[in-house]
Amino acid sequence: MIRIEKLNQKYGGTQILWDLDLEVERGSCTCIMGRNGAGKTTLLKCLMGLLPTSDGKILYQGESIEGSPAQARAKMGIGYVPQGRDIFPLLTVEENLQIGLPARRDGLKKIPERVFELFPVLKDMLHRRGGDLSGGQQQQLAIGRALVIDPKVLILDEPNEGIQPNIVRQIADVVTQLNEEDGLTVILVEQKLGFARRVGKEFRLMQKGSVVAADKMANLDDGLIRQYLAV
Ligand SMILES: Nc1ncnc2c1ncn2[C@@H]1O[C@H](COP(=O)(O)OP(=O)(O)OP(=O)(O)O)[C@@H](O)[C@H]1O
Repeated sequence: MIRIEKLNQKYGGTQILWDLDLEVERGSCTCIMGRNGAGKTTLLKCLMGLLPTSDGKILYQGESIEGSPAQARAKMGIGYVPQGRDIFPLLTVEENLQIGLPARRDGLKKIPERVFELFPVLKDMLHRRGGDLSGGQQQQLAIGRALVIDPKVLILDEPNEGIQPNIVRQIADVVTQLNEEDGLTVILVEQKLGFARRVGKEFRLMQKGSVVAADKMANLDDGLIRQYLAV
């Protein structure tokens, strides 16, 4: 579904991604892991078109997309939940959700009911300002907003950062449902090993801007954890 070949990215003179290769199959749930600064967020931003790349290829359903802007990628069905959520604090929950509607391919003008089935709290808070929600509710809103575009691929950058444990469990269940029942391909950056093991079916380990290991989650053993994740 997504293939990245020899991707390079630089912030000014500092190179962050180095000849990065990544393959994600349709219907998979892939966890991208690695120590702080390995380049995980940078990779997701490049995939979403929020950062320019120096060279390399990004193929989505066989089509080269590295020159397409982020809005075009959203329209192709790539949904993105950024690190830190980035919801609009002064807009209501409803307005935050409506922002995704123009990116829908089917022209639907109404927030899909599925969003409220997955996150009933958003229906209860529809007219509250985004900024008045708790961190966990804002995270649910950020995921709901990405779902409004009717994505085929859902990209989540550390959805559990700073969130209380009961909401973390709820988010884990929703991500699994989206992957297994709705058939979404999921790409998730996750630092917490427990969550990654619970939700991810595949892993990719990053170090210094490259993918250095890739396998089924069941094969993420102590040796790999010590080598690439332990601090
Ligand atoms: N806007 C920027 N300008 C310059 N350097 C940046 C910028 N954003 C990130 N970097 C650098 O790029 C490197 C990779 O950062 P990135 O956020 O992609 O890593 P990460 O693996 O997601 O880390 P974390 O787990 O801490 O979020 C880091 O060394 C970081 O300091």
